[in-house]
Formats: sequence, C-alpha cells, structure tokens
Amino acid sequence: MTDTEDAHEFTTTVYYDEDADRSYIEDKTVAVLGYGSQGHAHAGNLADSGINAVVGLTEGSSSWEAAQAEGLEVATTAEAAAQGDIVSVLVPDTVQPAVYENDIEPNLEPGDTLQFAHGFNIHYNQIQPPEDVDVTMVAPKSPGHLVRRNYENGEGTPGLLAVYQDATGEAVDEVLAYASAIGCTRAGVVETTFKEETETDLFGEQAVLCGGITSLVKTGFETLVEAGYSPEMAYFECLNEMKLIVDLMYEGGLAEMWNSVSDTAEYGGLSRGDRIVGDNVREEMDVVLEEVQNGSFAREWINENQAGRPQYTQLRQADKAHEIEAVGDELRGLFAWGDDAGNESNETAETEVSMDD
Ligand SMILES: NC(=O)C1=CN([C@@H]2O[C@H](COP(=O)(O)OP(=O)(O)OC[C@H]3O[C@@H](n4cnc5c(N)ncnc54)[C@H](OP(=O)(O)O)[C@@H]3O)[C@@H](O)[C@H]2O)C=CC1
Ligand SMILES: CC[C@](O)(C(C)=O)C(=O)O
Ligand SMILES: [Mg+2]
Ligand SMILES: [Mg+2]
Repeated sequence: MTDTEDAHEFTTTVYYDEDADRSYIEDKTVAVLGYGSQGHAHAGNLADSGINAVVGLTEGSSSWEAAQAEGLEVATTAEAAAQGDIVSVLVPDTVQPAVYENDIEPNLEPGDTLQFAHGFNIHYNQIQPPEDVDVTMVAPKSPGHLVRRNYENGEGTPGLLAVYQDATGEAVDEVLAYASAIGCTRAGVVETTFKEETETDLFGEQAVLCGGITSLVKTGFETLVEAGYSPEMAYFECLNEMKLIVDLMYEGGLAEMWNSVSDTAEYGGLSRGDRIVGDNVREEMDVVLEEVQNGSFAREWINENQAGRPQYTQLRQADKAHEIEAVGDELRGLFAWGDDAGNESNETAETEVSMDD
C-alpha cells in the first residue's frame, strides 16, 4: 500500500496485489449478476483466479450459452443471488433496483455482501440495503472488455474501491480480495467513497470521456467538411488520429504527447486549445457537475427510463445518422489498421485507395 502525494498535498491510498488476501473470498461463492461488459469480465477473471463464481441471468437470456461456453456455471438471477455470499450487481444501472427488489433482497442473508462496480443506485438511494450486509464497490476505470483482456494478458486494470457499509467487520479485506481476483490490484486500486466514485464517474463520462470527446470530434469534422474539405480527410484528422494522440497521453501524460508532435503542432495546440475549450465550456462543465451533485441528472435518467427512453432513443438515432459514422464505416473497411495503427500495413492501403471526395 502506498500513500501518494501530489503537488497539492492530496493524499490517497493505493492498494496492490501484496495488500490483498484472497483467503477472504476463497471459501465463498460470488454471484455475478449480468454477463455484459463488466459481468463477463468479472465472472471470467474470478473463475480464472480460482474463485467459485456463478453467473445470474434471466431465463432465455442470449448470454446464457456464451457464459456456459466459457465454462461458467449459470443460474437464474434469483438462484444465483441465493447461492452467492457475495452478490456482484453487474446488470445495467437502470435495472438494478428492480433486480434488487425481485431477485436479490429476498435472497440476502445477514453477513452477505452486495458488491457494485458503480455507486449510482446506492448513492442516489435507489437501492437501500439492510444493515446486516456489507456493501462494497470495485469500479474498474475501464470498459469491461479491457478488464478481461488485460487479465488474460497477465496485466491489470486500475480501479476504485469503496466500502459503504461494513456489517461484518471484514468488508475491506473482502473487497480487496475481490479486486485482486479480477486483476485490479495488479495495476493499483484507489480507495474512495460511493459518493466520490459516482459523481466523478458521471461527470467524467458526460463532460470528457464520452460526451465531451464525441462532441469535439463531430464539431471538428463538421467544421472541415462545411469548409469544403473531404469527409475522409476530416475523419482521419478529427477521429482516427485521436487514438494515437490519446495513446501518447496515456503512456506519458500531456508532456509525452507534446514531445512527440511537431513544434508546429505544439505551438498551435497550446495557443489555440484554450480558445476552443474556453470559459463557456468551463461554465457548462460546472452546470453539468452540479446536475450530478444535486441529483437532477439521476432523476432525469430514472424518469427517462420510466417513460420508455424517448429522448435517449432520439439522441442515439441522431448520433448514428451523423455523416462521420458512414465515412468511418467505409474507411475502417478499406484500411488495415488495428492496435498497431500507423504501421506499414497502412502503406499498402494507401496505394489502393483513392481519397477523392
Ligand atoms: N460498461 C462498463 O465498462 C462499465 C460499467 N460499470 C458499471 O457496471 C455495471 C454493469 O454495467 P455494464 O457492464 O455496462 O452492463 P451491460 O449493459 O453490459 O449489462 C448487460 C447484462 O445485464 C443483463 N441484464 C439486463 N437486464 C437484466 C435483468 N433485468 N435481469 C438480469 N440480467 C439483466 C443482460 O442480459 P442479457 O445478456 O440477457 O442481455 C446482460 O448480460 C453498471 O453499474 C455500470 O455503471 C462500471 C465501470 C465501467
Ligand atoms: C467512461 C464510461 C464508464 O464510466 C466506464 C467505462 O468507465 C461507463 O459507465 O461505462
Ligand atoms: Mg467509468
Ligand atoms: Mg460510468
């Protein structure tokens, strides 16, 4: 365990493999409810770590066979919850309250653990567990498919860890063992609270990671196309190269990216970036954060689901219909890039593909 300090004297606790004692969950059964992005990763990693895991799904679920094909035991959500000493709630946030009410709560026993990967339903009081169970969270800071891929490659995925309720006195040890079994302590797990994880995760995905970045990409693409440049050029410049730039930031922070691009790009970026993401964006970020903090985003999302997702459906359709998607589909089919984008395989494609309008 290390306490790291940054220049602002912020301290946080980071746990690694050596801090975790798997014996806290070795004799237990973990019910992994859901076999989607996080569910398949947690179930696969737990099983490969030698932990007894059972996947919980609805009868007739299309994922049932997929989980069995990975050698996993599968049961209905209620049966799995009944078997589980630890119930890992990895169905979508919007269905968790109903799954909790119908399938988990009737099968919870004193001393059991409710385990989450995101704090939404606990923090916004959509699930109110009894006092005699532990309530914990391991939130990988990554899409689930990378949690699985990293584990299989012998690598870890950084995550957050929190204890909301410690009825047994062993919640911290148990959640650390869980984090270790899914591979997160290989990379490092940061201690936090349900409130902090929920609010920062929602803000991050809305303002930067999912919302901010897609709007930036689309706006850049539209600006170039409306100015008469080819959509293919706009796609490469505003979307495809994004990955390569972000990879450099991921590896070595902003400095490594600035170091790798040309001086011309560095000067242009440093002198123009804050004009693009200026005061108006900062003000709107404050509003978005406030909506997360005061619960109005959560209320809106809950209402949206209760109403059958009308706005969500419309927003999804509009995004899918954006020109950048059609251009990207076509280009990704023509070019042979992959994880090693930028390698010599692109040179072959260049000779065969016309980039005309
Ligand atoms: N996506 C991610 O990478 C991340 C997610 N999280 C959190 O992890 C949790 C799970 O999210 P995510 O992995 O995206 O979820 P998914 O949307 O990928 O989950 C889908 C799975 O849930 C099952 N499911 C849906 N409804 C029900 C139901 N009523 N009863 C039983 N099973 C059901 C689906 O069944 P079927 O197979 O039959 O369709 C499917 O197996 C959330 O709390 C989320 O915030 C945290 C970090 C990152
Ligand atoms: C960034 C989106 C995320 O928060 C995640 C993969 O961490 C999610 O909710 O899927
Ligand atoms: Mg997240
Ligand atoms: Mg999230």
